[in-house]
Amino acid sequence: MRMTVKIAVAGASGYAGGELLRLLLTHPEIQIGALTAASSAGTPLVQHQPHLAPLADRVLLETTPETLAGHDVVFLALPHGHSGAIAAQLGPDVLVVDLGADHRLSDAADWQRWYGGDHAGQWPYGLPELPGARERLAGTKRIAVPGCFPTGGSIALAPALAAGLVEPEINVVAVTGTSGAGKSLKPNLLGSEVMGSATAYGVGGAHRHTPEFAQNLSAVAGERVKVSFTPVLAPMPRGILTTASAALKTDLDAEGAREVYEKAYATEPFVQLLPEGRWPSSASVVGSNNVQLQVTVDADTRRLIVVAAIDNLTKGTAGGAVQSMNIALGLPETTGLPTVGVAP
Ligand SMILES: NC(=O)C1=CN([C@@H]2O[C@H](COP(=O)(O)OP(=O)(O)OC[C@H]3O[C@@H](n4cnc5c(N)ncnc54)[C@H](OP(=O)(O)O)[C@@H]3O)[C@@H](O)[C@H]2O)C=CC1
Ligand SMILES: CC(=O)N[C@@H](CCC(=O)OP(=O)(O)O)C(=O)O
Repeated sequence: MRMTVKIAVAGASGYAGGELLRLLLTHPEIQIGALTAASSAGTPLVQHQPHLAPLADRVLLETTPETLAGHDVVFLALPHGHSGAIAAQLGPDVLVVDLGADHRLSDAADWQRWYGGDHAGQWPYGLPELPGARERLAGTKRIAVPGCFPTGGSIALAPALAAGLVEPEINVVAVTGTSGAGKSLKPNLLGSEVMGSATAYGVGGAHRHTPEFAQNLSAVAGERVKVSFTPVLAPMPRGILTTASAALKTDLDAEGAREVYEKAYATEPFVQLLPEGRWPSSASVVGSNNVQLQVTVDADTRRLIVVAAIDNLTKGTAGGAVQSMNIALGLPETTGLPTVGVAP
């Protein structure tokens, strides 16, 4: 049965808001309502999102409870710390999908340490591939969309931790494109700084996604999982290539590890375990909601190695948001979500 779902996007001038609209324009059940921003309010959307041709006549509104009222779903694609207050004014019957970090963490002390300010509370987490997530998302009116790094890293490691294959001490190195940092001007994101160079940042347990990784993976493992996470900024507009590893508990070989992953993701519509010997690349998932995955064992160091590629703006943000919205609304989970990338 067809339904018309009227949606609003707050933060429509940003990267995440733009990707959300690109996906929602092809979603058969969606009618696009209010599009809002902050300093860009009053300017044409096309000035910020020239690729969204069907919305060329739209003008951005201010982000207020009034402009966001009257919609079935409100997406908040705002900087961290700005969703909590506005969400609290949207009423219990509207589905609110928060693409920021405000409602991801369960522990108020973690929120204080990594973000600061008041903890807005935890909402059902929009990573359907994690155990139990679909049950929590079905029918919910509030969704916390994961951070882009924890999306790839959690999908990479969850099967191994759930099966008890590895020790609960994980190492994650993830190479990211620049759009992960949003559109606001920062000197380290200037073309002349980024082009031709890859730069590590947030090294030594300093990145705010560390507690989100640990929260996800500890829940899967049923014990406290420690995560050492190193992001690397690379000269590409979008994409994340994650390499995750952990010490094996048993003498599992590559074939055994592969069997565990094949079984875990056999029915996942967006997780693509590559044929043996082929390795994920971020370019292969640009514009698609897919996660490309490969797993092996380093026999000498007795470590499990998993490599995952996602598009940070699609599966890592807006695609994950639409996938989770579909589940919450009882729509087929894959509606409006591309599984085909753009190449070269
Ligand atoms: N980029 C990514 O890959 C990912 C992003 N996210 C999250 O999505 C959210 C948006 O990120 P992104 O699109 O990259 O960021 P951008 O900086 O590109 O966009 C931010 C948007 O929020 C608006 N905005 C800024 N301040 C306010 C405010 N006080 N009130 C209302 N609107 C405001 C901006 O409007 P204006 O033009 O007027 O300034 C703009 O539309 C963030 O929380 C981010 O962490 C999550 C995962 C991945
Ligand atoms: C390149 C870059 O700067 N990336 C961002 C990732 C942001 C993101 O995608 O997640 P959130 O929703 O938690 O912000 C960073 O490292 O902070």
